[in-house]
Amino acid sequence: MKIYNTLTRRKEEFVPLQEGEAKIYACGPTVYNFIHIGNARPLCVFDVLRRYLEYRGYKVTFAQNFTDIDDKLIRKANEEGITVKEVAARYIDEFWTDAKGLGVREATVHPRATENIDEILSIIGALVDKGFAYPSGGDVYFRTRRDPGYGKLSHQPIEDLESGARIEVGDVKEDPLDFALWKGAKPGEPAWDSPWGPGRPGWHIECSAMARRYLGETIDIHCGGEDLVFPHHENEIAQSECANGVPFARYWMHNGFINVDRRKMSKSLGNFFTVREVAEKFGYEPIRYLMVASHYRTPINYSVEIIEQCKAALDRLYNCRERLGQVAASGEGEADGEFLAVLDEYRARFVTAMDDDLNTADAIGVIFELVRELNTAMDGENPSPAAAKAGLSALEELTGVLGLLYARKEEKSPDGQVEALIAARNEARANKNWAEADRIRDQLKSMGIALKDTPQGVTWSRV
Ligand SMILES: Nc1ncnc2c1ncn2[C@@H]1O[C@H](COP(=O)(O)OP(=O)(O)OP(=O)(O)O)[C@@H](O)[C@H]1O
Ligand SMILES: [Zn+2]
Repeated sequence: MKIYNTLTRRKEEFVPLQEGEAKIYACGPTVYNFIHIGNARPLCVFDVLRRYLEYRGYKVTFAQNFTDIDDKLIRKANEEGITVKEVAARYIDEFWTDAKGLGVREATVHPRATENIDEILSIIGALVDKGFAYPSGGDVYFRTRRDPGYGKLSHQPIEDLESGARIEVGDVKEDPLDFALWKGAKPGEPAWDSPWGPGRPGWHIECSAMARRYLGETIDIHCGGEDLVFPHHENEIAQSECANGVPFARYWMHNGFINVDRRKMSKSLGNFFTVREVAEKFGYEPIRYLMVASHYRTPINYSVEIIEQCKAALDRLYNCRERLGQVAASGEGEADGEFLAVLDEYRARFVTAMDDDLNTADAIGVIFELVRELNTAMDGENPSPAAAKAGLSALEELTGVLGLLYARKEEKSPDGQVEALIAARNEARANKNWAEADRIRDQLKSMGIALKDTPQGVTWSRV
Protein backbone atom coordinates (compact mmCIF):
# COMPACT_ATOMS: atom_id res chain seq x y z
CA MET A 1 0.00 0.00 0.00
CA LYS A 2 1.18 3.53 -0.76
CA ILE A 3 0.65 6.37 1.67
CA TYR A 4 1.20 10.07 1.06
CA ASN A 5 3.63 11.03 3.80
CA THR A 6 3.46 14.69 4.85
CA LEU A 7 7.02 14.32 6.16
CA THR A 8 8.54 13.55 2.75
CA ARG A 9 5.73 15.01 0.64
CA ARG A 10 5.71 11.81 -1.39
CA LYS A 11 3.59 8.73 -1.77
CA GLU A 12 5.62 5.96 -0.18
CA GLU A 13 5.19 2.24 0.13
CA PHE A 14 3.92 1.47 3.62
CA VAL A 15 6.54 -0.63 5.40
CA PRO A 16 5.68 -1.12 9.05
CA LEU A 17 8.27 -1.34 11.77
CA GLN A 18 7.22 -4.87 12.57
CA GLU A 19 6.02 -7.04 9.76
CA GLY A 20 2.27 -7.52 9.73
CA GLU A 21 1.63 -4.93 12.42
CA ALA A 22 0.59 -1.28 12.32
CA LYS A 23 0.75 1.08 15.24
CA ILE A 24 -1.34 4.16 14.64
CA TYR A 25 -1.88 7.27 16.71
CA ALA A 26 -4.64 9.73 15.88
CA CYS A 27 -5.05 13.03 17.72
CA GLY A 28 -8.46 12.99 19.28
CA PRO A 29 -10.98 15.64 20.21
CA THR A 30 -10.73 18.32 22.84
CA VAL A 31 -13.86 17.45 24.77
CA TYR A 32 -15.54 20.74 25.55
CA ASN A 33 -18.32 20.69 22.98
CA PHE A 34 -20.22 18.57 20.47
CA ILE A 35 -18.14 17.49 17.49
CA HIS A 36 -18.85 19.20 14.18
CA ILE A 37 -18.86 17.85 10.64
CA GLY A 38 -15.20 18.89 10.23
CA ASN A 39 -14.17 16.85 13.26
CA ALA A 40 -16.07 13.87 11.83
CA ARG A 41 -13.72 13.68 8.87
CA PRO A 42 -10.57 12.44 10.60
CA LEU A 43 -12.72 10.13 12.73
CA CYS A 44 -14.24 8.43 9.70
CA VAL A 45 -11.25 8.38 7.34
CA PHE A 46 -8.79 7.01 9.86
CA ASP A 47 -11.37 4.44 10.94
CA VAL A 48 -11.34 3.37 7.29
CA LEU A 49 -7.52 3.29 7.31
CA ARG A 50 -7.63 0.94 10.25
CA ARG A 51 -10.33 -1.27 8.73
CA TYR A 52 -8.44 -1.45 5.46
CA LEU A 53 -5.14 -2.41 7.07
CA GLU A 54 -6.98 -5.10 9.01
CA TYR A 55 -8.63 -6.27 5.79
CA ARG A 56 -5.14 -6.63 4.34
CA GLY A 57 -4.14 -8.77 7.29
CA TYR A 58 -2.34 -6.31 9.55
CA LYS A 59 -2.68 -6.44 13.29
CA VAL A 60 -3.55 -2.82 14.03
CA THR A 61 -3.07 -1.10 17.37
CA PHE A 62 -4.92 2.18 17.22
CA ALA A 63 -4.63 4.84 19.91
CA GLN A 64 -6.76 7.95 19.99
CA ASN A 65 -6.57 10.36 22.90
CA PHE A 66 -9.07 12.61 24.57
CA THR A 67 -7.73 16.05 25.41
CA ASP A 68 -9.55 16.46 28.70
CA ILE A 69 -7.62 19.38 30.15
CA ASP A 70 -6.90 22.69 28.40
CA ASP A 71 -7.95 26.36 28.31
CA LYS A 72 -11.19 25.67 26.45
CA LEU A 73 -12.33 23.07 28.99
CA ILE A 74 -11.45 25.38 31.87
CA ARG A 75 -13.40 28.24 30.27
CA LYS A 76 -16.43 26.03 29.68
CA ALA A 77 -16.34 24.74 33.27
CA ASN A 78 -16.25 28.30 34.60
CA GLU A 79 -19.10 29.39 32.33
CA GLU A 80 -21.28 26.54 33.48
CA GLY A 81 -20.23 26.48 37.11
CA ILE A 82 -19.15 22.83 36.94
CA THR A 83 -15.78 21.10 37.17
CA VAL A 84 -13.44 20.45 34.24
CA LYS A 85 -13.91 16.75 34.96
CA GLU A 86 -17.66 17.12 34.55
CA VAL A 87 -17.26 18.99 31.26
CA ALA A 88 -14.97 16.25 29.95
CA ALA A 89 -17.26 13.43 31.12
CA ARG A 90 -20.27 15.02 29.48
CA TYR A 91 -18.61 15.60 26.09
CA ILE A 92 -16.86 12.24 26.06
CA ASP A 93 -20.34 10.72 26.39
CA GLU A 94 -21.64 12.89 23.58
CA PHE A 95 -18.59 11.99 21.50
CA TRP A 96 -19.43 8.31 21.84
CA THR A 97 -23.02 8.86 20.78
CA ASP A 98 -21.80 10.53 17.59
CA ALA A 99 -18.83 8.25 16.95
CA LYS A 100 -21.01 5.14 17.27
CA GLY A 101 -23.65 6.79 15.10
CA LEU A 102 -21.00 7.36 12.44
CA GLY A 103 -20.04 3.70 12.57
CA VAL A 104 -16.60 4.49 14.00
CA ARG A 105 -15.14 1.57 15.89
CA GLU A 106 -13.64 2.05 19.30
CA ALA A 107 -9.89 2.45 19.14
CA THR A 108 -7.69 -0.12 20.85
CA VAL A 109 -7.09 2.48 23.55
CA HIS A 110 -8.61 5.88 24.27
CA PRO A 111 -6.18 7.38 26.78
CA ARG A 112 -6.91 10.68 28.45
CA ALA A 113 -4.38 13.40 29.16
CA THR A 114 -5.33 13.61 32.83
CA GLU A 115 -4.72 9.89 33.27
CA ASN A 116 -1.20 10.08 31.87
CA ILE A 117 0.39 12.79 33.95
CA ASP A 118 3.25 10.50 35.09
CA GLU A 119 4.26 9.70 31.53
CA ILE A 120 4.00 13.39 30.61
CA LEU A 121 6.25 14.34 33.55
CA SER A 122 8.73 11.65 32.59
CA ILE A 123 9.13 13.04 29.05
CA ILE A 124 9.40 16.62 30.30
CA GLY A 125 12.01 15.44 32.83
CA ALA A 126 14.07 13.80 30.08
CA LEU A 127 13.89 16.97 27.97
CA VAL A 128 15.00 19.14 30.90
CA ASP A 129 17.87 16.73 31.69
CA LYS A 130 19.09 16.82 28.10
CA GLY A 131 18.94 20.59 27.90
CA PHE A 132 16.01 20.66 25.46
CA ALA A 133 13.70 22.25 28.02
CA TYR A 134 13.91 24.69 30.92
CA PRO A 135 11.66 25.70 33.78
CA SER A 136 10.73 29.34 34.00
CA GLY A 137 8.18 31.19 36.13
CA GLY A 138 6.40 27.97 37.13
CA ASP A 139 6.14 26.79 33.51
CA VAL A 140 8.46 24.54 31.53
CA TYR A 141 9.35 25.44 27.92
CA PHE A 142 10.82 23.57 25.01
CA ARG A 143 13.96 25.14 23.53
CA THR A 144 12.83 25.05 19.94
CA ARG A 145 16.10 26.31 18.46
CA ARG A 146 18.01 23.49 20.16
CA ASP A 147 16.24 20.93 17.96
CA PRO A 148 18.05 20.68 14.62
CA GLY A 149 15.11 18.89 13.00
CA TYR A 150 12.51 21.51 13.89
CA GLY A 151 10.31 22.44 10.94
CA LYS A 152 10.79 19.21 8.99
CA LEU A 153 7.12 18.21 8.97
CA SER A 154 5.70 21.60 8.01
CA HIS A 155 8.67 22.17 5.69
CA GLN A 156 9.46 25.59 6.99
CA PRO A 157 12.96 26.63 7.92
CA ILE A 158 13.29 27.98 11.42
CA GLU A 159 14.40 31.38 10.05
CA ASP A 160 10.92 31.81 8.56
CA LEU A 161 9.38 31.31 11.96
CA GLU A 162 11.69 33.84 13.55
CA SER A 163 10.40 36.83 11.63
CA GLY A 164 7.57 38.42 13.50
CA ALA A 165 8.34 36.55 16.69
CA ARG A 166 9.46 38.87 19.44
CA ILE A 167 10.16 38.60 23.11
CA GLU A 168 7.65 40.63 25.07
CA VAL A 169 8.67 42.48 28.19
CA GLY A 170 8.12 40.22 31.15
CA ASP A 171 8.04 37.16 28.95
CA VAL A 172 9.24 34.08 30.76
CA LYS A 173 10.46 32.45 27.55
CA GLU A 174 14.09 32.60 26.49
CA ASP A 175 13.06 32.74 22.86
CA PRO A 176 9.72 33.55 21.24
CA LEU A 177 9.83 30.25 19.35
CA ASP A 178 9.81 28.23 22.57
CA PHE A 179 6.54 26.56 23.51
CA ALA A 180 5.07 25.38 26.81
CA LEU A 181 5.36 21.78 27.95
CA TRP A 182 4.00 22.47 31.41
CA LYS A 183 1.87 25.39 32.54
CA GLY A 184 2.18 26.58 36.14
CA ALA A 185 -1.11 26.47 38.07
CA LYS A 186 -3.31 29.54 38.14
CA PRO A 187 -5.83 30.03 40.96
CA GLY A 188 -8.95 27.94 40.55
CA GLU A 189 -7.49 25.74 37.80
CA PRO A 190 -6.99 21.99 38.10
CA ALA A 191 -3.35 21.23 38.87
CA TRP A 192 -1.01 18.29 39.38
CA ASP A 193 2.24 18.20 41.32
CA SER A 194 5.48 18.23 39.39
CA PRO A 195 9.20 18.77 40.07
CA TRP A 196 8.67 22.33 38.73
CA GLY A 197 5.68 23.11 40.90
CA PRO A 198 1.94 22.47 40.51
CA GLY A 199 0.50 22.87 37.06
CA ARG A 200 -0.96 21.12 34.04
CA PRO A 201 0.42 19.75 30.77
CA GLY A 202 0.53 21.71 27.54
CA TRP A 203 -1.45 20.29 24.63
CA HIS A 204 1.43 18.99 22.48
CA ILE A 205 3.20 17.02 25.20
CA GLU A 206 0.19 14.84 25.98
CA CYS A 207 0.29 13.23 22.53
CA SER A 208 4.03 12.53 22.74
CA ALA A 209 3.45 10.91 26.13
CA MET A 210 0.42 8.83 25.20
CA ALA A 211 1.87 7.66 21.88
CA ARG A 212 4.99 6.44 23.70
CA ARG A 213 3.11 4.80 26.54
CA TYR A 214 0.60 2.93 24.41
CA LEU A 215 2.48 2.36 21.15
CA GLY A 216 6.20 2.78 21.81
CA GLU A 217 8.94 5.30 21.00
CA THR A 218 8.57 4.89 17.25
CA ILE A 219 5.14 4.43 15.75
CA ASP A 220 4.10 3.56 12.21
CA ILE A 221 1.46 6.13 11.33
CA HIS A 222 0.45 9.36 12.98
CA CYS A 223 -2.69 11.03 11.72
CA GLY A 224 -4.92 14.05 12.16
CA GLY A 225 -6.40 17.00 10.33
CA GLU A 226 -4.25 19.24 8.13
CA ASP A 227 -4.56 22.10 10.60
CA LEU A 228 -2.55 20.07 13.12
CA VAL A 229 0.63 19.91 11.01
CA PHE A 230 1.89 23.14 12.53
CA PRO A 231 2.47 23.69 15.33
CA HIS A 232 0.90 20.66 17.02
CA HIS A 233 2.53 17.81 15.11
CA GLU A 234 5.78 19.68 14.56
CA ASN A 235 5.99 20.09 18.32
CA GLU A 236 5.09 16.47 18.97
CA ILE A 237 8.02 15.41 16.76
CA ALA A 238 10.39 17.83 18.49
CA GLN A 239 9.44 16.61 21.97
CA SER A 240 9.42 12.90 21.19
CA GLU A 241 12.59 12.79 19.10
CA CYS A 242 14.61 14.97 21.47
CA ALA A 243 13.45 12.96 24.49
CA ASN A 244 13.72 9.47 22.99
CA GLY A 245 16.53 9.90 20.49
CA VAL A 246 14.73 7.87 17.82
CA PRO A 247 12.32 8.79 15.00
CA PHE A 248 8.79 9.41 16.26
CA ALA A 249 6.43 8.47 13.43
CA ARG A 250 7.39 6.92 10.10
CA TYR A 251 4.32 8.11 8.16
CA TRP A 252 2.24 11.24 8.71
CA MET A 253 -1.24 11.32 7.21
CA HIS A 254 -3.36 14.47 7.22
CA ASN A 255 -6.93 14.85 6.09
CA GLY A 256 -8.09 17.89 4.14
CA PHE A 257 -10.71 20.30 5.42
CA ILE A 258 -14.44 20.29 5.40
CA ASN A 259 -15.21 23.82 4.23
CA VAL A 260 -18.28 25.96 4.20
CA ASP A 261 -18.26 28.48 1.36
CA ARG A 262 -14.56 27.66 0.94
CA ARG A 263 -13.59 28.46 4.50
CA LYS A 264 -12.60 25.81 7.01
CA MET A 265 -15.52 24.73 9.16
CA SER A 266 -14.48 25.64 12.68
CA LYS A 267 -15.84 26.61 16.01
CA SER A 268 -13.96 29.87 16.09
CA LEU A 269 -15.44 31.05 12.77
CA GLY A 270 -18.90 29.97 13.93
CA ASN A 271 -19.59 28.38 10.50
CA PHE A 272 -20.05 24.86 11.82
CA PHE A 273 -22.79 22.25 11.87
CA THR A 274 -22.66 19.70 14.64
CA VAL A 275 -22.77 16.06 13.67
CA ARG A 276 -25.76 15.75 16.00
CA GLU A 277 -27.91 18.35 14.27
CA VAL A 278 -27.20 16.96 10.80
CA ALA A 279 -27.79 13.38 12.01
CA GLU A 280 -31.14 14.35 13.50
CA LYS A 281 -32.30 15.51 10.07
CA PHE A 282 -30.62 13.02 7.74
CA GLY A 283 -29.32 10.19 9.90
CA TYR A 284 -25.66 9.52 10.67
CA GLU A 285 -24.74 7.30 7.77
CA PRO A 286 -24.94 9.96 5.02
CA ILE A 287 -22.33 11.91 7.00
CA ARG A 288 -20.01 8.93 6.99
CA TYR A 289 -20.72 8.40 3.32
CA LEU A 290 -19.73 12.00 2.63
CA MET A 291 -16.38 11.42 4.33
CA VAL A 292 -15.51 8.26 2.47
CA ALA A 293 -16.86 9.29 -0.93
CA SER A 294 -13.95 11.71 -1.40
CA HIS A 295 -10.25 11.08 -1.18
CA TYR A 296 -9.21 12.06 2.35
CA ARG A 297 -6.84 14.81 1.21
CA THR A 298 -9.35 16.54 -1.07
CA PRO A 299 -11.22 19.47 0.45
CA ILE A 300 -14.98 18.98 0.73
CA ASN A 301 -17.42 21.83 0.54
CA TYR A 302 -20.25 21.02 2.93
CA SER A 303 -23.87 21.72 2.03
CA VAL A 304 -27.31 20.26 2.67
CA GLU A 305 -27.51 19.27 -1.00
CA ILE A 306 -24.38 17.18 -0.75
CA ILE A 307 -25.76 15.29 2.25
CA GLU A 308 -28.96 14.62 0.33
CA GLN A 309 -26.92 13.22 -2.56
CA CYS A 310 -25.08 10.99 -0.11
CA LYS A 311 -28.36 9.71 1.24
CA ALA A 312 -29.57 8.90 -2.28
CA ALA A 313 -26.32 7.08 -3.08
CA LEU A 314 -26.69 5.02 0.08
CA ASP A 315 -30.25 4.14 -0.92
CA ARG A 316 -28.92 2.65 -4.14
CA LEU A 317 -26.49 0.49 -2.19
CA TYR A 318 -29.16 -0.60 0.27
CA ASN A 319 -31.63 -1.41 -2.51
CA CYS A 320 -29.10 -3.64 -4.19
CA ARG A 321 -28.28 -5.37 -0.92
CA GLU A 322 -31.94 -5.94 -0.24
CA ARG A 323 -32.62 -7.37 -3.68
CA LEU A 324 -29.67 -9.71 -3.40
CA GLY A 325 -30.86 -10.82 0.01
CA GLN A 326 -34.28 -11.66 -1.31
CA VAL A 327 -33.02 -13.63 -4.28
CA ALA A 328 -30.41 -15.37 -2.14
CA ALA A 329 -33.12 -16.46 0.30
CA SER A 330 -35.26 -17.88 -2.49
CA GLY A 331 -33.19 -21.00 -3.19
CA GLU A 332 -29.97 -22.97 -3.10
CA GLY A 333 -27.32 -24.02 -5.57
CA GLU A 334 -23.79 -23.44 -6.81
CA ALA A 335 -22.73 -20.11 -8.24
CA ASP A 336 -21.26 -20.05 -11.70
CA GLY A 337 -17.44 -20.04 -11.65
CA GLU A 338 -17.20 -17.30 -14.23
CA PHE A 339 -19.45 -15.07 -12.16
CA LEU A 340 -17.31 -15.68 -9.07
CA ALA A 341 -14.23 -14.69 -11.06
CA VAL A 342 -15.96 -11.45 -12.07
CA LEU A 343 -16.64 -10.70 -8.39
CA ASP A 344 -12.97 -11.30 -7.61
CA GLU A 345 -12.00 -8.78 -10.26
CA TYR A 346 -14.07 -6.16 -8.46
CA ARG A 347 -12.36 -7.07 -5.22
CA ALA A 348 -8.96 -6.67 -6.87
CA ARG A 349 -9.87 -3.29 -8.34
CA PHE A 350 -11.13 -2.14 -4.95
CA VAL A 351 -7.80 -3.12 -3.39
CA THR A 352 -5.86 -1.31 -6.12
CA ALA A 353 -7.80 1.89 -5.38
CA MET A 354 -7.33 1.62 -1.64
CA ASP A 355 -3.65 0.75 -2.01
CA ASP A 356 -3.18 4.08 -3.75
CA ASP A 357 -3.08 6.28 -0.66
CA LEU A 358 -6.48 5.12 0.58
CA ASN A 359 -8.36 6.29 -2.47
CA THR A 360 -11.85 5.70 -1.13
CA ALA A 361 -13.34 7.83 -3.92
CA ASP A 362 -12.15 5.36 -6.57
CA ALA A 363 -13.01 2.45 -4.28
CA ILE A 364 -16.63 3.61 -4.04
CA GLY A 365 -16.63 3.98 -7.82
CA VAL A 366 -15.71 0.29 -8.04
CA ILE A 367 -18.50 -0.60 -5.61
CA PHE A 368 -21.06 1.21 -7.77
CA GLU A 369 -19.85 -0.64 -10.85
CA LEU A 370 -20.27 -3.85 -8.89
CA VAL A 371 -23.80 -2.77 -7.95
CA ARG A 372 -24.65 -2.21 -11.61
CA GLU A 373 -23.27 -5.63 -12.49
CA LEU A 374 -25.24 -7.28 -9.68
CA ASN A 375 -28.47 -5.46 -10.54
CA THR A 376 -28.13 -6.62 -14.12
CA ALA A 377 -27.57 -10.20 -12.94
CA MET A 378 -30.71 -9.95 -10.79
CA ASP A 379 -32.72 -8.52 -13.72
CA GLY A 380 -32.66 -11.83 -15.62
CA GLU A 381 -35.56 -14.25 -15.94
CA ASN A 382 -34.56 -16.56 -13.13
CA PRO A 383 -31.82 -14.91 -11.12
CA SER A 384 -29.61 -17.46 -9.43
CA PRO A 385 -29.88 -17.51 -5.62
CA ALA A 386 -26.30 -18.75 -5.41
CA ALA A 387 -25.06 -15.86 -7.55
CA ALA A 388 -27.08 -13.48 -5.39
CA LYS A 389 -25.49 -14.94 -2.30
CA ALA A 390 -21.97 -14.57 -3.68
CA GLY A 391 -22.76 -11.04 -4.89
CA LEU A 392 -24.17 -10.14 -1.51
CA SER A 393 -21.08 -11.32 0.26
CA ALA A 394 -18.80 -9.34 -2.10
CA LEU A 395 -20.92 -6.22 -1.64
CA GLU A 396 -20.94 -6.57 2.14
CA GLU A 397 -17.22 -7.27 2.22
CA LEU A 398 -16.28 -4.13 0.29
CA THR A 399 -18.81 -1.76 1.87
CA GLY A 400 -17.73 -3.17 5.23
CA VAL A 401 -14.12 -2.05 4.65
CA LEU A 402 -15.44 1.49 4.20
CA GLY A 403 -17.70 0.99 7.21
CA LEU A 404 -20.89 1.48 5.19
CA LEU A 405 -24.30 -0.21 5.23
CA TYR A 406 -24.34 -0.52 8.99
CA ALA A 407 -27.33 1.62 9.84
CA ARG A 408 -30.28 -0.26 8.36
CA LYS A 409 -30.74 -3.77 9.55
CA GLU A 410 -32.14 -6.39 7.24
CA GLU A 411 -35.84 -6.80 7.82
CA LYS A 412 -36.26 -10.28 9.19
CA SER A 413 -40.02 -10.31 9.78
CA PRO A 414 -42.08 -11.54 6.82
CA ASP A 415 -44.37 -8.51 7.02
CA GLY A 416 -41.41 -6.15 6.96
CA GLN A 417 -40.09 -7.94 3.89
CA VAL A 418 -43.43 -7.54 2.12
CA GLU A 419 -43.54 -3.83 2.98
CA ALA A 420 -40.00 -3.40 1.71
CA LEU A 421 -40.87 -5.08 -1.58
CA ILE A 422 -43.99 -2.94 -1.97
CA ALA A 423 -41.88 0.16 -1.32
CA ALA A 424 -39.38 -1.00 -3.96
CA ARG A 425 -42.26 -1.58 -6.40
CA ASN A 426 -43.66 1.89 -5.70
CA GLU A 427 -40.28 3.35 -6.39
CA ALA A 428 -40.00 1.40 -9.64
CA ARG A 429 -43.39 2.71 -10.70
CA ALA A 430 -42.50 6.26 -9.79
CA ASN A 431 -39.46 5.84 -12.07
CA LYS A 432 -41.71 4.38 -14.79
CA ASN A 433 -39.73 1.16 -14.55
CA TRP A 434 -42.76 -1.00 -15.32
CA ALA A 435 -40.82 -4.18 -15.92
CA GLU A 436 -39.27 -4.00 -12.47
CA ALA A 437 -42.64 -3.16 -10.89
CA ASP A 438 -44.18 -6.21 -12.56
CA ARG A 439 -41.27 -8.39 -11.52
CA ILE A 440 -41.79 -7.41 -7.88
CA ARG A 441 -45.52 -8.02 -8.15
CA ASP A 442 -44.77 -11.50 -9.45
CA GLN A 443 -42.24 -12.10 -6.71
CA LEU A 444 -44.84 -11.14 -4.12
CA LYS A 445 -47.38 -13.38 -5.85
CA SER A 446 -45.00 -16.29 -5.58
CA MET A 447 -44.78 -15.52 -1.85
CA GLY A 448 -48.60 -15.75 -1.63
CA ILE A 449 -49.16 -12.01 -1.40
CA ALA A 450 -51.85 -10.25 -3.41
CA LEU A 451 -51.62 -6.51 -4.03
CA LYS A 452 -54.49 -4.13 -4.45
CA ASP A 453 -54.03 -0.62 -5.76
CA THR A 454 -56.37 1.75 -3.92
CA PRO A 455 -56.66 5.54 -3.91
CA GLN A 456 -54.97 5.44 -0.48
CA GLY A 457 -52.03 3.45 -1.84
CA VAL A 458 -51.22 -0.20 -2.18
CA THR A 459 -52.74 -2.66 0.27
CA TRP A 460 -51.87 -6.32 0.48
CA SER A 461 -53.28 -9.57 1.75
CA ARG A 462 -52.22 -13.19 1.96
CA VAL A 463 -54.04 -15.46 -0.46
N1 LIG B 1 -13.03 21.75 9.13
C1 LIG B 1 -12.32 20.66 9.38
N2 LIG B 1 -12.12 19.77 8.41
C2 LIG B 1 -11.42 18.63 8.64
N3 LIG B 1 -10.88 18.31 9.84
C3 LIG B 1 -11.06 19.17 10.86
C4 LIG B 1 -11.79 20.39 10.68
N4 LIG B 1 -11.80 21.04 11.89
C5 LIG B 1 -11.14 20.27 12.78
N5 LIG B 1 -10.69 19.15 12.18
C6 LIG B 1 -9.96 18.04 12.79
O1 LIG B 1 -10.76 17.51 13.85
C7 LIG B 1 -9.93 16.87 14.82
C8 LIG B 1 -10.36 17.27 16.20
O2 LIG B 1 -9.81 18.50 16.48
P1 LIG B 1 -10.14 19.45 17.66
O3 LIG B 1 -10.99 18.82 18.71
O4 LIG B 1 -8.86 20.08 18.03
O5 LIG B 1 -11.06 20.42 16.84
P2 LIG B 1 -11.19 21.89 17.12
O6 LIG B 1 -9.82 22.50 17.01
O7 LIG B 1 -12.00 22.08 18.36
O8 LIG B 1 -12.03 22.36 15.93
P3 LIG B 1 -12.08 23.84 15.49
O9 LIG B 1 -11.00 23.92 14.43
O10 LIG B 1 -13.45 23.98 15.00
O11 LIG B 1 -11.80 24.69 16.70
C9 LIG B 1 -8.49 17.27 14.44
O12 LIG B 1 -7.87 16.18 13.79
C10 LIG B 1 -8.69 18.43 13.49
O13 LIG B 1 -7.63 18.52 12.56
ZN1 LIG C 1 -1.77 15.24 18.98
